[in-house]
Amino acid sequence: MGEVDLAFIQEQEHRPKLSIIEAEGIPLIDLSILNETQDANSSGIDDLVKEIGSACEKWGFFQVINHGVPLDKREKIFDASRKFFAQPLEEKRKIKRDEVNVLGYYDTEHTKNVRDWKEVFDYTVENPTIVPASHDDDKETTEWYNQWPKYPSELRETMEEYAKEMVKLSYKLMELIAQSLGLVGHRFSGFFKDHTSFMRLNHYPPCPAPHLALGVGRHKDGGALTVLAQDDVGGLEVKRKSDGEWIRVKPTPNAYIINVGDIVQVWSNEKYESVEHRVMVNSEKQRFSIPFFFNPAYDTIVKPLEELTTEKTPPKYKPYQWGKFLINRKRSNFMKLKAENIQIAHFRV
Ligand SMILES: O=C(O)CCC(=O)C(=O)O
Ligand SMILES: [Fe+2]
Repeated sequence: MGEVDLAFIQEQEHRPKLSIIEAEGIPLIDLSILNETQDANSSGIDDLVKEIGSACEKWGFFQVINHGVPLDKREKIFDASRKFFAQPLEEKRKIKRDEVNVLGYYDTEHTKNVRDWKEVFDYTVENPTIVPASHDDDKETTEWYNQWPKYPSELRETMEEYAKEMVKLSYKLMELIAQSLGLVGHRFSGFFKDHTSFMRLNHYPPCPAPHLALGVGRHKDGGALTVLAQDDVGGLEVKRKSDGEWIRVKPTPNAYIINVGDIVQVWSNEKYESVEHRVMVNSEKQRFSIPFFFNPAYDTIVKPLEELTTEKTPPKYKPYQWGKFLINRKRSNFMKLKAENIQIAHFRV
């Protein structure tokens, strides 16, 4: 990624401003109460649930601290990621993702038809992960397998261990989100048996034209929940709901950035929205981030929950099958770039 190819250049209106707004407004939520004994603090839990609900409503984004993920596991995966991406391109391309095997290394991802200034490594938590074989067949399934790099040798175990922590934290967060919607805590858990969640290692190399290109172009996450670890460089920007301004998420040591994805938007019948975000790059510093995308099982039919719809507030979405949505998103990178990605807006009533 030496000089800036035209493929990376954003349209004028989507270019980042170099004057950054770092808002205090994105809530920082302390989860330590979850690690304490249950009965002693039910009022504390109620407050936490309220905090989460209001963050989801106002921002669609929040950060969590005292989340219970061991710091050494986080440090280990960032180390392994640095080592992996520091290798020559030929080495990384040995586990290149392609149309058949959608997991592995990739350095030509496009968001809305503009190339992203980044390289990634994807792996799923369930190995293999079961997904539909095609868009139009309801029965046939296929399996996605992880491709593991040889170097660094500890990478596979480190990543598998870390993924388990992400799953654990995501279940806790989905429970709080369910409660904040007035539902029973385990309301969502059934959807995540045989989940299709995946992890991504992101590397954003220094970019000579940070005012023209983006690390990831503006987008919304298609899954249920995203749990992101970023390093101390910063670059993630969130579109503020109140005025549409792009707001930088300030790196907080050891925190996780949480955002609700499109599926929560549909389940909640738009009480919570999946908010647009993007990543700015930097001319001096490289940046690493590690998102975890918590996704339900492939055969989940996503639709507004009955408890949250009434005659007066009918469902705003038609049901769709998550697995078909997922394979469409994953494959669109290999098809003609002009085709629009599948969006939940296509299912809007
Ligand atoms: O690197 C980041 O901070 C965010 C990346 C992101 O939004 C994504 O991969 O969906
Ligand atoms: Fe994202």
